[in-house]
Amino acid sequence: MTTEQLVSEIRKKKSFLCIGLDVDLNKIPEHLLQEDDPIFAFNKAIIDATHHLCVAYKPNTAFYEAYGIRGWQALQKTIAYLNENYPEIFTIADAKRGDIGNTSTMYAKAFFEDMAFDSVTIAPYMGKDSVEPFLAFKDKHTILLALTSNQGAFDFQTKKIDENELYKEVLKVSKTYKNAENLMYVVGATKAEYLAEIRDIIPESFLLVPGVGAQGGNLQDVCKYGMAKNVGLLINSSRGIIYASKNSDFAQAAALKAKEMQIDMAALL
Ligand SMILES: O=c1ccn([C@@H]2O[C@H](COP(=O)(O)O)[C@@H](O)[C@H]2O)c(=O)[nH]1
Repeated sequence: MTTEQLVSEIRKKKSFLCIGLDVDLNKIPEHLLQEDDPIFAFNKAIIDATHHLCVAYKPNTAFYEAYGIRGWQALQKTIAYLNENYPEIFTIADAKRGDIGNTSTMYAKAFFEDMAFDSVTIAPYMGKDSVEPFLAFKDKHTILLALTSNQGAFDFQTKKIDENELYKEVLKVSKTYKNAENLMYVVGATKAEYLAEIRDIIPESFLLVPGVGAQGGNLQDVCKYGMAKNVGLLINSSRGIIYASKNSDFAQAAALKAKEMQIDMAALL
């Protein structure tokens, strides 16, 4: 999907909501555990109930890898279901990969070709030759971790090297990479006060913003400092939406939570 198509979908739905599909078998309704593939059954119900309220879904691969081959198959079925039934939806594999060049190419093939995700999250730590193999894929997006939502972000990301904080160095240097137009960045909602300076460096780049709800981040603050002319934001909520109820009404409860966020977003556009 191109960035222009994503922006057009945001304007049409008046939503820049990304729903995180972080499926934990201990948290889903018990009746689904009788299904052949409980993870896919849960995702399908959530997607069918919420697709008109969001513009993106973000399965975090950890929640699938934890269940071995069955988890990976559920992830494959989920992305295939999305691509077949809701091609207008932007898909994010939250996998936080990145390695030496030839290995990064294989990761890129796994997520962009085999599973046909629109984007994948990448750790920038190994530098240019670990990121550029992902950027080589046309109309696919590489979402670089810049300033993450967790407390540990202060261990390294905000430390100064020479004059700049490390996360600013990541933003500035990555802009020089080949096919840098395919870059997006992760900035945690819990770091909203950093967004004005981030926008000085990358005025139009899309930001994937996790950390609202359960982690304490706030939608209004993120928009105040982080919204760009092209909106430029995908705000993610995972647990706050998908686990709104553990009963048979779980999908409708998720839709209600998503609707609340969509209404708040529409007011900010
Ligand atoms: O800085 C980051 C990067 C990624 N995440 C991921 O986003 C979701 C957040 O889930 P919630 O339940 O809405 O808190 C999860 O997959 C994280 O691994 C992040 O939180 N922060």
